[in-house]
Amino acid sequence: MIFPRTNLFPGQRACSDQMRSLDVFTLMFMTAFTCVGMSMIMFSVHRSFRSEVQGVGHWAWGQLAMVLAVLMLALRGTLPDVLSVPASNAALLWGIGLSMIGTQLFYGQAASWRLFHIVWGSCFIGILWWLLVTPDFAMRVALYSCAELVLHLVQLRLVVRYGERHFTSYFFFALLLVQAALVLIRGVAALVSDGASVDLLKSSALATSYLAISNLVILLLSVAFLVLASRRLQLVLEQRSTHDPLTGILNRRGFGEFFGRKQIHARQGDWPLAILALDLDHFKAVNDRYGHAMGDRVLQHVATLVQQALRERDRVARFGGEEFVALLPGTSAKDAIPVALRIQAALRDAVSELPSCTLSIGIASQSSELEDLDSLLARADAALYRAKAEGRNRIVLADEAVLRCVAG
Ligand SMILES: Nc1nc2c(ncn2[C@@H]2O[C@H](COP(=O)(O)OP(=O)(O)OP(=O)(O)O)[C@@H](O)[C@H]2O)c(=O)[nH]1
Repeated sequence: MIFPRTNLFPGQRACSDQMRSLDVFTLMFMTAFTCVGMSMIMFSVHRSFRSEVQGVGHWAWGQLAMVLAVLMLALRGTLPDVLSVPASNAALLWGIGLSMIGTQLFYGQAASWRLFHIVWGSCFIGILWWLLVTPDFAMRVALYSCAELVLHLVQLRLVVRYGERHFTSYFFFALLLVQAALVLIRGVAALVSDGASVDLLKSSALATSYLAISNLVILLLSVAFLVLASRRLQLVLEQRSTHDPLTGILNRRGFGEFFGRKQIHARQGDWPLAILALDLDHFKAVNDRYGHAMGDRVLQHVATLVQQALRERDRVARFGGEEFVALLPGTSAKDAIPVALRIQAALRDAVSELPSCTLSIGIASQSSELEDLDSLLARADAALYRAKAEGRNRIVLADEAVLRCVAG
């Protein structure tokens, strides 16, 4: 679909390169329509995953504001300049500013509404000044470019600082960089020339290239927003499927995946793998006496303490209820004993207002590098069962060795 430029922009005349100009303006309208569609998808993502992926709603509003800016630009010549020029510039800055706020929220940062209002407000006043009081097109372009550049730079900084090392972030960064470079070139060109070369409604190589590239970038940006949001969702869902929501540590599934990775290392020499099966003693009494909410806090507290007592390469998981399992790569059953003692000591010595608890621990380590998780767990569980039967608050090795807890 081609939009005849003379109808939409009455101020412009057909010229020898009209086909080239028509393509650019067609691209503008196609970009606008596509952005409306993309923002609808973003609104639906925002509604469904508001707490998981923040900022998508602002990105969607930003895209709509940019569409509004394109419409305002299209009405130049129909509406008086005093209306269409400030309105289209303000709408564009609102769009980019809302995108900036969206990006800040997406990366878990506070929204800079103050900066947003200062940038668009001061730019709006400047544009009115150089439109009505001292008409100067070049100054208007330079001022607008400067304002837009600030908003892009804020986003670029955020991506560098908080962006995941992943294709989606590189893609987003590249688009922001192109946008920043474009406005910088246009702003500088406006100052060094008389401004005519950067007038988007006049046919010039610079203006045509600027319009074509910036529309393409805006279109790709809406794709980038959705790609970023879906990548975040993927990570959130992965995290949910492998982690325990109460304590934040691995769940049984996540532990199984971790074990699988470590078993490969074990076969390559980091052998054996040791497992600690840990179970809180008389936890039912804690729930009964202090309530379920307090019981939950105790479980969170224990999970943190156990993780802290382990080495960096070890992991603890919650298998359900008050039962935890820790995996210690490259550790024999004998070497796992001091770790189990350290965990019990950490729990005993912790300064906390929570009710005190003790842990029974069963230890098993691989009898061969081929021994799988189920077999190892079964032996650790059997040892744990014996620790409970022996009177609790004990450490029992799967090979029958029983140690009295230092806590006594
Ligand atoms: N607060 C809280 N309690 C839980 C959760 N999951 C399981 N429980 C409680 O954990 C308690 C487990 O009780 P039991 O299996 O009898 O174990 P215990 O009281 O620790 O006794 P021993 O293990 O034999 O020392 C039950 O009261 C469950 O309701 C949870 O997510 N939060």
